[in-house]
Amino acid sequence: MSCSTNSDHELEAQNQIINHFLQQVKYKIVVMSGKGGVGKSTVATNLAVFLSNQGYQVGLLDVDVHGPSISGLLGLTGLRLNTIGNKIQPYPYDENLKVVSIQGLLDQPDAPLIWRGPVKIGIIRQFLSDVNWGTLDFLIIDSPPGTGDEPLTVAQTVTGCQAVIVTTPQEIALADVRKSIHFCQTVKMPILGIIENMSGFVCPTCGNMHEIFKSGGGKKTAADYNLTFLGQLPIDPGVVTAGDAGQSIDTLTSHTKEKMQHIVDQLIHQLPNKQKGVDKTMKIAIPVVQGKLCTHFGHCEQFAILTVDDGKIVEQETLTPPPHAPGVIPNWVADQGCTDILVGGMGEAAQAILQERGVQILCGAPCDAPENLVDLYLQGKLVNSGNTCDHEQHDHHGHGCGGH
Ligand SMILES: Nc1ncnc2c1ncn2[C@@H]1O[C@H](COP(=O)(O)OP(=O)(O)OP(=O)(O)O)[C@@H](O)[C@H]1O
Repeated sequence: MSCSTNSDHELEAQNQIINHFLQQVKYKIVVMSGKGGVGKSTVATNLAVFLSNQGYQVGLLDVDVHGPSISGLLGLTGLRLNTIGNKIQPYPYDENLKVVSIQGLLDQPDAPLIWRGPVKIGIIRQFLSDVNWGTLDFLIIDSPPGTGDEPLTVAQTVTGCQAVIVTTPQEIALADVRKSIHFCQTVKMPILGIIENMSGFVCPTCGNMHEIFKSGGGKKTAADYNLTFLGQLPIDPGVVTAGDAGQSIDTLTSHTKEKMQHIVDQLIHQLPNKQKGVDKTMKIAIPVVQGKLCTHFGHCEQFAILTVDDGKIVEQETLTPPPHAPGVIPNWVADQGCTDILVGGMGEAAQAILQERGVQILCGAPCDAPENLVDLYLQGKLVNSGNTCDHEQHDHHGHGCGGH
């Protein structure tokens, strides 16, 4: 039996807040690069600006705690983030785009941050749990280059996150991109596509294309790995001038603006269910016996499945799962299209399967009628105990709720 400590409980409580926030975000995208200086922050910022220009609600989060550049690229240097109650208020760049960067919390923006992994992980989790983001169509996360603590924290914390990988065309950058691809495969984060930045230089004087860093390497890597190639941006001195002036590529008159728009169009094209506004339908599973939650998750004879639309229960059915065998019931729950499950306790293996299948788990729910539990859950009044007990341990400790 695993004993939970206070800090386990705090972590679980924070997980619950993070999961609740993530349910309000339709698409979560982390922008990554294998190497530094390839234009990842430029791409992340412009993805956010172009998407918000199209009327999507966008949050832009800079988790590059050692080298945050989003504030500068958007002309927000000196930005301070306010706190109301216990919530950090994101900076409203315009009516569709909210921005959060570590720079907004620092007293001395130019002082280097000397933080080890656990502190950085804590800060990133706080940006997900303690920021008043509201409902978003897109959360765009700018991660530092490489495959360190920051992208790992994002991959492990942001359920449903997908990656966009930025590279330059030359082989040394592509070698690092392959590491990013393997990283995503290892942490099971889907890759939305690859963007090749600084791909050729169009001379403003003669109009000819010069392949300073070659071009086409990103496209070839995408093809090699059977990934989507989202498009190319040329080397354009206007991008530097705009970035230094805190302006987006949208303000440019060059061909680069069309290229950026093409990338955004390709990215949107990749996504399912593209209409604006978060899908508010949830399907919540609860193991039941005699009309109440049953603590025997793996051996329970029936499941109540409640469909919630826009915060209200619109349908309730009771289904019989297939006979118990390792892994069968969690997979069956996911196969029913359930987004959430409320249980008394659950073994670690079952939790791992459900997490992998993107089902939010709440452990420690009391024995009550399913509709009452769902009401409490929607109000945020059910606390996740992080309980990984199985039914035998419940019985042994007298936590069962009868009926078995
Ligand atoms: N297509 C482009 N043409 C010209 N300059 C560019 C282009 N893309 C980015 N830059 C410039 O390259 C520099 C680095 O860009 P950026 O900060 O976006 O890179 P990064 O990969 O996020 O860097 P870091 O490794 O620091 O996170 C900036 O000065 C930016 O203006």
